[in-house]
Formats: sequence, C-alpha cells, structure tokens
Amino acid sequence: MSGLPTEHSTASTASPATADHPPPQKPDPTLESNNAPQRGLSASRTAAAAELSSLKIRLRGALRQFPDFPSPGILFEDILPIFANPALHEDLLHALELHVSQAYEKPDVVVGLDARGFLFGPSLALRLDAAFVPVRKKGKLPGPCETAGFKKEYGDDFFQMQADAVKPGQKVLVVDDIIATGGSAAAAGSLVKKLGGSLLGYMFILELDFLKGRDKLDAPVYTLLSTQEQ
Ligand SMILES: O=P(O)(O)OC[C@H]1O[C@H](OP(=O)(O)OP(=O)(O)O)[C@H](O)[C@@H]1O
Ligand SMILES: Nc1ncnc2[nH]cnc12
Repeated sequence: MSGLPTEHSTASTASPATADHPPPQKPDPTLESNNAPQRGLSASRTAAAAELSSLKIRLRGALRQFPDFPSPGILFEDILPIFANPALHEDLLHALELHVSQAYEKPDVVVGLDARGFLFGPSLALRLDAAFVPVRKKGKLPGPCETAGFKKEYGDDFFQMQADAVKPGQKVLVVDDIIATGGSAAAAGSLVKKLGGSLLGYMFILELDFLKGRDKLDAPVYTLLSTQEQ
C-alpha cells in the first residue's frame, strides 16, 4: 500500500553505531527524512477523516423522519432523499468506500440486505471490485437456499441466500441502510457463515443506537451516522 514504511537494506558502514548515529538498519527517527513515510500515512488518514466528517454532515442533513410508520410508536428514518440527489448519492458511495479502504481488508463479496441494502450494495461492490450477493426475503430466490429467521424492530421475517452465492473462505462485508435491533443483520451474518464465508464486518448508513443492535453482531460494525450524533 502506498505511504506505508518500506524496509531498506543498507550496506554496513565502517563507523560504529552510537545513540547519535544509529545503525543503518535502524534509521534515526529524529531525522525528518526518516519519518517521511509515517508522516505521509498519518497525513493521509487525517485528510480522509476530515473528508469523511464533511460527507457525514451533508448526508445527515438529507435524512427525514416519519412518526408512526409503518406502525404506531415507530419513528421511521427515511434515507431515500440521499438517492434522489446525485451529489448526495455520490457522497454516500465515496464515504463508504473511504471507510472500507481505511478499516477493512478488501472484501471479495459485498452482501446487501433486502431491500434497502440493494440501493447502494451493488454500486459499492463495483467500486471495490467485489462481487455483489443479495440476501432476500424468503421465497424470492431460485434453487437451493439457506434460510434464517429473525425478529426486527417492527415484526418477524425470514432471510435466504442461494447456497452457492458465497464460496468457502471468501471475505464478506455485509451492508444495509439501517441497523435497529440488529435482527436482520445478525440473520444475514449467520447465513454468510453457514455458506463458509469469512465475515470482515458490517456497514450501515444509520444506526438507531438506543436499540443496541450492534450487540447482536460478532464482527466489526461501522455506521456512518448514528442517532446520538449532534
Ligand atoms: O435492525 P433491525 O431491527 O433488524 O431492522 C433493520 C432492518 O429493517 C429495515 O428493513 P425492512 O425489513 O423494513 O425491509 P425493507 O428494506 O424491505 O423496507 C431496514 O432496511 C433493515 O434491513
Ligand atoms: N425506525 C426505522 N426506520 C427505518 N427503517 C427501519 N428499520 C428498522 N427500524 C427502522
């Protein structure tokens, strides 16, 4: 990866090593020139973090809330305005891609959850040069399938994946728009594991953190926005 410190093999010199003149295998860290790779790496991380926070502010501004939908007592978080605006759509994909490149190994497969995980899962997969595989509600996929039942914030359901959709050992990132109770994502993760996939983690646009859904997940969880942010 560019910016990472590289190992230099240097021929030994005649002069003995001292505190002021460390051996060539261990360059003096106080010298500006020897710190350049690390400085480059941390500068690029700082730049990525700054870019990510301004993307998050724009994305958060687009979200809408609808009380009592789809049932009384549920405050529905509507992410669709992001997709209605090409600039915000681009911001979203860029933010998710930035995070994956900083935090995860490159996935072989992006798994998106029915139905709102299909809004950005395939585009993200394409950007990451990964396969896209859907997790669908029961009865929608042809051929042999694995099935997992789950409870979510407003009801029970079943998810399915085609049995050959993930090959054993493939590195998988699971994505969805929202994590609420975590029931949907946990069921998707269990299906990936049943197929032999190696779960890199989960990524969501928005987390309803008061529901503590991430406690149900046993791989790293990243959410772009959370309900407790200012
Ligand atoms: O964390 P949980 O409590 O499981 O809830 C989160 C899930 O609920 C929503 O999907 P929904 O089942 O409403 O389906 P849809 O995407 O088809 O609207 C949302 O898109 C997540 O998939
Ligand atoms: N409150 C909520 N708003 C939008 N989607 C959801 N999925 C589960 N809970 C939700």
